[in-house]
Parts: sequence; C-alpha cells; structure tokens
Amino acid sequence: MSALTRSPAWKALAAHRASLEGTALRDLFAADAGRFDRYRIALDGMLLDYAKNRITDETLALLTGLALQQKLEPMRDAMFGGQRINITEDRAVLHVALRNRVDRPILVDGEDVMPGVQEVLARMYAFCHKVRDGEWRGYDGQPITDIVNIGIGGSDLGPVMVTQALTPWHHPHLAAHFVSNVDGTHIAEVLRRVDPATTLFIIASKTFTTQETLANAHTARDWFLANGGTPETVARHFVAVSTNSTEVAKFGIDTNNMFGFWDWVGGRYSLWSAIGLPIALMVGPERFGELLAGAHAMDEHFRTAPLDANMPVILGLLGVWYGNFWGAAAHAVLPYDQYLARLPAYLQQLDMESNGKSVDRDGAPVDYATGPIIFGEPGTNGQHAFYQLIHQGTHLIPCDFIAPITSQNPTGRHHAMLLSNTLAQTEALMRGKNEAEVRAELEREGRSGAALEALLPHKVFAGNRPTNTILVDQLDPCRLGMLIALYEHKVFVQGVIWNINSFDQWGVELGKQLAKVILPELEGQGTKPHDASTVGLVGLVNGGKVA
Ligand SMILES: O=P(O)(O)OC[C@H]1O[C@H](O)[C@H](O)[C@@H](O)[C@@H]1O
Repeated sequence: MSALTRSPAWKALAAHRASLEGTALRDLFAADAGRFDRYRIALDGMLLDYAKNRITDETLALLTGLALQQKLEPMRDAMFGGQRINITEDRAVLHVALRNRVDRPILVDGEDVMPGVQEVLARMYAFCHKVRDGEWRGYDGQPITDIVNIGIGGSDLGPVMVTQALTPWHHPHLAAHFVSNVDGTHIAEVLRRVDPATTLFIIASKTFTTQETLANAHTARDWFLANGGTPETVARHFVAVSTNSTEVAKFGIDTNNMFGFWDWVGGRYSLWSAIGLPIALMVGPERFGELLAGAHAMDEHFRTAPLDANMPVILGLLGVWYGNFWGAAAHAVLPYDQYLARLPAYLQQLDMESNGKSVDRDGAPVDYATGPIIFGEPGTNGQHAFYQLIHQGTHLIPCDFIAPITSQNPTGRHHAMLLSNTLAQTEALMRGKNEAEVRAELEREGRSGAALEALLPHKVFAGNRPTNTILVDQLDPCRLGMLIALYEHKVFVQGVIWNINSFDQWGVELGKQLAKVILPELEGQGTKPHDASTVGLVGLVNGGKVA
C-alpha cells in the first residue's frame, strides 16, 4: 500500500464515505436550508456553487485535512516561489509569473523572471499595434487581414479556445485560423481561404522540433513562395513563438521576428506567454491584459484564500472525493456558452496530460486512481446526445456546469431558455425522480396496470448525481482568465494530493518514436519488424487498398 492510501486522512475519508452510503442529495437539501449559503464561493463576478455534491461539513473538513496532510500549501508556495517542482524535467513551473500583474519579483535560481516577462509582453504588444493598425504590411504593401497560427497541443488549444471565446472583441478586419493536425487537409483547407499577400503566419512551438508543426510550417512557406512571396519577404509574413532560437533561425525566420518564452512555461500552461500572440492580435493588447489580470486574480485567490474557501482547492478536492472514494472515472465539463465550445478540448489537454500518470513523484506505482477522463460539449447540445448516460447510466460522472448570467448576444428568449436548461439539469441530476413520483406521473397520464408497471422502471432517475455550477456575470476576457486559471490550479491541487508530477508528459513520447520508425516504411524504404497486426496494416497501406 502507498503512503497515501495508508495515511490517516485517507482512511478517515474512506470510513466517512462508507457512512454516507444511502444518503441522497435531495435528503441533504431537505434537511439543511443553508447548503447554498455555505457551499459557495464568490470572487470578482464569478461564483462557484458546490452545494449539489455528496458532501457534508464533515466531508469538507476531512478533505481539507487530506490537503494539509499532502502539504498542499507548501507545494503551492514552492510553485509560486519558482522552485523546480517539475522534477523529471528539473524545471520551475511559473505560468503564474506570466500574469503577475503586481510585479512581485519571482525568482528562479535567484534571478527575477519578471523583467524578461515584461520585455516580451512589450514587444508582443508593439507588434500587435502595428498589425492591428495596418502599419505592418505584406509583400505588396497591403495590410494583414488573416492570421494563421501553426502549432499543436499547448501551442494550439489555448489560443484556439480563447480566441473563439473572445469573438465579440475581435478586430473587425482580422480573421484568425489555426492549423494543428499533420493531416494535410487541415492546412490545405486554411490556405484555400487566405491570400498570401495579406496573411501572417505564426509558427508556434515551444521546442520548435514538433513534427506536425514543422511539416505545416514548411508547407506554408512553400505555398507562400509559390504564390507571390519571395525569400526577402518571408520576414513580413512569418513570425515565430518559441524557446528555441537556434531552430527558429534554422527554419529561416529572422529571430527579430521571434517572441520568446522560457522552459518554466509548460506547453499546456502557455497561452499567457507569447503563445497567446494570436489572441492578442485578435482582441488587442488591452483585452489580452484583462485576460492576464483575471488569471492573476485567481492566482491571488488560490495563493491566499483559506483552503475551505478556495475555489481551485474545493474543485480539486471534490474531484479526489469522487475519483478515489466513489469510483468516478470521468468528469464532464459542460459550458453553457457557445463561445466556450473548445473549452472541453482545451481542458482535456490541461487535465489529462497533467494528471494522467501512474507513478508518484518518487517513481513508485500508485495504488489509487489519478486524473479522470475529461469530456464535454456545449450545452444544450450535450443534453441531446450523452446526458442520457449521465442521468441514467451505470457510471458516476460528476459535472461542471459553466454559464454566464448575461449573454453577449441577447436574442429574444434564447438566453433565458439556455440558463433554464443549465439550472434544470443540475436540479434534475441532483433530485432524480423516484418510483413514487414516476408512478403518480404515469397515473396522471392515464396509464395503469401492466402497461404502467412495464414502463415505470425505465422512467426512474436515481438522482444523487453531483454537479458544480460556475456562474460568471458575463464571459469577458477577465472572467475567462479567471476560469482557465481556476482549472489550472484545480489540476495542481489534485496532482499534489496524488503525489504525482503534473508537469511532465512522457506518455506522449512512445507513439512519436514509433511513428519515426514507420514513416520510412510507408515511404518505400524497407520494412522493420513489428507485431503481426502492425506488419499487416503497413502492408495494406503500402498496397493502397484495404483488401
Ligand atoms: O510547443 P511544442 O514544443 O511544439 O509542443 C507541442 C505539444 O507537443 C508535445 O508532444 C506535448 O504533448 C504537448 O504538451 C505540447 O504542447
């Protein structure tokens, strides 16, 4: 048994969990009118309501006890203090420095990183002004109309998600496009829609060695050169965001047109750095600053609020509660805002790449569940697709419902209808509908006898399904920054409880290595030994058809 599962706090939670068997959320609500008042946290136009969870005051006390036992506070302070908590890569973890709006010095090995952060931000902002004001011109003197960000993983998902979420603040004469997949269809479809004379390519890669990104970048440059561009004008159309100036120069981008960041910014935590350039170009430096300010407000809350009044801590602990003590393997994120359509995809990388680990910080196998499967779709679309399983399936799936009180597009009754669905879903999941209620309903519909009995079990909802509701006044840059930082810190909290390193991602390497072996085989350069299935599949691909 691991130290964690042997620990007093863990055992106390296991015993407490057993004592809650058979306790239904609807009964907890009926017995306690104060749940909503006690189980909510508000901060700067954002509210977390966590009353619809299988918890009591004792649960929260035991969960915060677990956090204390696992040294959450010292670990949090170590992150904010620039210590090298990413032990397998020997790096500090300082995305919080990128949005440190008060200029509190943040030291890594005794050196303050803040001047460097400010310097890159100032260069980014100056560049944004030039492009946005039409001062930055393409090869034939026209202003830029289209921005194509080429990157993948953390160099894509954050910029895509945020750019889409902040659509109401977009520059009226700029359009953003994102190319990530190595599938040639992705870049082909984007290049079909843009004009080389007025397009700016951002090649975004922390390492500048990522196969997909470099393939797309080369294809973009070849297309540019074949369509009116020249080697001399590449500099007006290609900029890079990277930590690797050597590889950027090798690719042929003038390092004057490179925006740097640092090894202490993890890919999936990098949208606050120069990786956010497409966002800043589209919404402008002022709005980008508000995004950073929102994240900073959440950082300060996480850093200073007591554990039991701390949004990321509570979200993280609730996830541990369900994953480790109730057997929940998945977690749904359900944004009731069309602008947040890509939030679930973004959170899949943030959470699953961070906490999808099965050895602890010392390399010992864990004997407890770690990060959950994250999925989601914007409401109300998800309701008409997979909510059936959440309501009546055999898996317990805790859900986060996220919604703005005010819409950016008030259109007739739409927003009230949207929000009525948000609130109804959390109520339905919590309450369910018991046999007596279903029976009464069927009788009111005029059913009776065998027909009623046959239908009855299908229409029962067990309820007792836990949800969090995150309401924001409106989805503006500041609130979006808060929301993303909330999830970043939630993931951190869980990693600390599970004693895993949330900041490496060795699990993505094996597939990359093997793809390098298979690629030459698909390009006619001989074959290599594999298992029978892989050999067979390579043969079919090389043969050009499946049979
Ligand atoms: O920014 P890059 O160095 O191109 O990396 C892009 C992505 O690829 C890697 O394989 C990692 O799994 C991601 O965490 C990273 O964000």
